[in-house]
This record gives sequence, structure tokens and C-alpha cells, in this order.
Amino acid sequence: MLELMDLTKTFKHTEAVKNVNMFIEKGEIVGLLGPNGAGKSTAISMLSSLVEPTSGDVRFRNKSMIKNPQSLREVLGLVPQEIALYEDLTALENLKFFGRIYGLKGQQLQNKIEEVLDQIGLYERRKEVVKTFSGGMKRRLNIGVAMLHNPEIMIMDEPTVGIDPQSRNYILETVKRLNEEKQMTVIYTSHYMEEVEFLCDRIYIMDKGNLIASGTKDEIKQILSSENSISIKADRWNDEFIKRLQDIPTIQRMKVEEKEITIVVPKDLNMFAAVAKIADESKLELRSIDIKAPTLEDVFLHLTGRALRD
Ligand SMILES: Nc1ncnc2c1ncn2[C@@H]1O[C@H](COP(=O)(O)OP(=O)(O)OP(=O)(O)O)[C@@H](O)[C@H]1O
Repeated sequence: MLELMDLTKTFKHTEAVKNVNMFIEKGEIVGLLGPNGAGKSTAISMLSSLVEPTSGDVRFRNKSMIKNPQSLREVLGLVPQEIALYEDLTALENLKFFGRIYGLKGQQLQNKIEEVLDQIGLYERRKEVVKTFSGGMKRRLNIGVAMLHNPEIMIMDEPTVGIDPQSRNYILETVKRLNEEKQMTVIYTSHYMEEVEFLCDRIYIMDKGNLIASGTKDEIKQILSSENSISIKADRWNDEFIKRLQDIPTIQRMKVEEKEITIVVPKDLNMFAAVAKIADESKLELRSIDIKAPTLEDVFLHLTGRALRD
């Protein structure tokens, strides 16, 4: 339905997006994952015809949108990273204002506003001015504004950055519900892999302007099919244990946290006995040794050698 074809954007000295290809089918939730500066916002700005590509094409229902994006704009709802609301107006007044911009009026506008307030859980607070709202409530209202014209496609640019966990869950649940009940297509950018894992059917991972992986969650995790991630838990560590693990050449990566050490080893290697023996010899009592299911974070680390939130 919606395609990015060889899309490239070069700012003066920065290649923000390099030859990116994506396709989005109707009714799916697609995640766009990547660290700061990966090019996610630039990619979706080109998708929403806010930024003109240096080269490449955006196609919607098989038509190029670069010169004439009107048919795409009409069905698109965009929740930008920056909150765009009038702080001195109430939630209701904001929705009325933006609704009129979308060309809604009278009873139709009234009905739509009530539906939206209900969906974003702000009906009770509708008569309060926005400047008294928490960050999470403002975000929810921002999402409400983007929903007023019944968009078929919703683009959300990191909608949970800097908000409280409760609002975050509310937003994630709302996105899921809109997708299920209204078959809304959602493009969701984030640098939180757990959000993308929870929400998305398919995922694109970007880094430094490049698309470095794409597919369903399972397909992406298959990238790691030749490795096992092993979790070792204990109440505390001692230097000898850590040093001896570090000396094992078959350990490809190792992450030491307060009560958990994660090591990555080739799949066919059984490390359990070796780890238990080292613990024994360094007089360390272990709580557990388990194989961990890979996360998208692991995939990212594998592909780039860096953590997603670096
Ligand atoms: N208008 C602009 N002018 C110059 N450089 C830009 C502009 N917009 C983005 N960039 C650069 O392009 C690169 C990609 O930025 P972009 O905002 O698309 O990344 P992002 O993945 O959305 O990051 P974040 O998670 O921080 O939003 C960055 O190096 C950024 O500094």
C-alpha cells in the first residue's frame, strides 16, 4: 500500500537516510527502530511529505507522492516528536481548533471530539487547560488531535519519550486497540525495543541512515540463530570469576551487571558445565544459569557492535 523506494536524504554534510526501501501493508503495525540520529524522523518526514527526498520515491497505492501528495495527506495522521498544542486552551478547545483545521464542524465535530476524548482517556479532564497537564496527558492529547480526521494511517514519532510509565502503557494499549478495532495502519518509531516488540508485526531497524535489518520479530531474531545468549545470576561477583570468564575465547560478548552476567557463545557450545566449574573453583555461589531468548536489542548489538541506546 505504502512504499519507500530507494529513499535518500542528504542535508548539507549529513546523509540522514541512505537508499532506504520499506513497504507497509494496510492494517499492520510497523516498527521503525534505531538509536538517536539513525534517520527515523527524516524517513517518516519524507513519508509524510514534510521533507523532500534528495532522491528516491514514496508511493501510495502505486502512485508517486513526491509531486502530488494530497491523496496520502488526507489519510495520514502524524503524531510528531514535539508536542504541538495550545497550552492556554483546554483539551476540548484544542481539539475543536484542530478539528476545524481538518474541515470538521457542527455535530460531526462534536461527535468526533467526544469519541477521541474517550479513546485517549481524557474525557473527564476535557475542560482543563493544557498547561496543567502532565507530559503523558499532553502526548495523549497530541495523539487525539492526529485522530480527529479518522486517518487510515497513523505515523507516531517516539510518542512515549519522556513520559510516566502509566501514560506510556496507556498509549501502547491505545495504539493496539486502534489497530485491532479500526484496522488502522500504524508506523511507530522508537528506540525502546520492548515497545516495538510489544506492538509491531514487522520491524525495520535503522542505524546511521541505513536500513540494517527488516522482517517479522521472529525473522529478525533468526539473525542470531547461530548464537546463544546465556544468563548467569548470582547475588554478587568476585574478580576471579569475571576474569576467568573473560579469558574464555569462545565467549563472543559479555555484559556484566550487578546480579546478572550475560555471555554470548556459538549455539552448539554447551557452556553450562564450564561456567559451573569456574564458579566452583572461584568459590562463587550461582543462583542460576539459563539460556535467554534473544531480544531485538541483542540483534542490534550483533549487527552494529553497539547497544541501541548508546
Ligand atoms: N534539518 C536538518 N538539517 C541538518 N541535519 C539534519 C536535519 N534533520 C536531521 N538531521 C541529521 O540527520 C541525522 C538523522 O536524524 P533523524 O532526526 O532523522 O534521526 P532519528 O533516528 O529520528 O533520531 P532521534 O531518535 O534523535 O529522533 C542526524 O545526524 C541529524 O543530525
